[in-house]
Amino acid sequence: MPTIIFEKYQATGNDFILIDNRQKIFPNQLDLIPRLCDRKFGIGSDGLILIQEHPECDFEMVFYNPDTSQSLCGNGSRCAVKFARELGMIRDTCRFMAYDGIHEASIDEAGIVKLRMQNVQNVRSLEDGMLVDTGSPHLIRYVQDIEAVDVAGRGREIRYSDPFKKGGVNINFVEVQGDQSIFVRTYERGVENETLSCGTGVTAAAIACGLRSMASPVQIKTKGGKLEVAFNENTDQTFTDVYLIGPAQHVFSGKVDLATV
Ligand SMILES: N[C@@H](CCC[C@H](N)C(=O)O)C(=O)O
Repeated sequence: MPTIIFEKYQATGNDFILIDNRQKIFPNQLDLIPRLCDRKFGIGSDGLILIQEHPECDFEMVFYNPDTSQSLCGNGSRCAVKFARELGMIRDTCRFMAYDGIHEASIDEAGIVKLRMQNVQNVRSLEDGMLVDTGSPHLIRYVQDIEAVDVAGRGREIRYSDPFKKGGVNINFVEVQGDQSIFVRTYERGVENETLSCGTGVTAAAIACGLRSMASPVQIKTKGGKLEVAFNENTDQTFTDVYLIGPAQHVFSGKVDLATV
């Protein structure tokens, strides 16, 4: 089993292991993923991303949650764009393939990444929340005092409740703080805990607020920092030109021996 080089990135505190897999160095062995993501026995992260060549795009990002499940990751996508630029695969704009299809992104002079999300069509109102699919499934619950919410406990209860236990769901607790500002805390499936921020989650929260007449762009606070979501709301309650905008930073590089992790 080889020693491989990895990069650690974070985007508003959602942290990821990124691996340049253009030479297919990462073994086809899924059990490595939870071990590498483990915060005590491994490198530690909220997910792992392989960057690969793609025949029609500038690159492909293959995202895994720590439990090896796959989905779109908004914060991870912004990290992938930064890493692809470091690798010389792109300059300041790109098209890349992800779990839910092709995305476009750009990086501005301040290093902020603007990621185009897929159009949002699947919004379902429930008695006690809203289900929004932004490449990953998100349940939106409005709360009054977000600091007081037991996100891990309450989130886990909902995630493993009958309607969701099979496919899983991410749970976003949302406090409206102003005309165009919200605070979001997310319980993430696949991590099975609260993370400091979730890109597809804040996008889903902004869309849900759009349906309650909040104007775009929506400013979002998370435990890990600030994000912005812009969208165009259509008369049929679908959303186009959806963008997730925020920072992504390289934290450190390292080598890991896959035989001992
Ligand atoms: N952290 C992510 C979401 C990753 C996917 C999610 N855990 C799921 O499996 O649905 C983000 O920034 O979007």
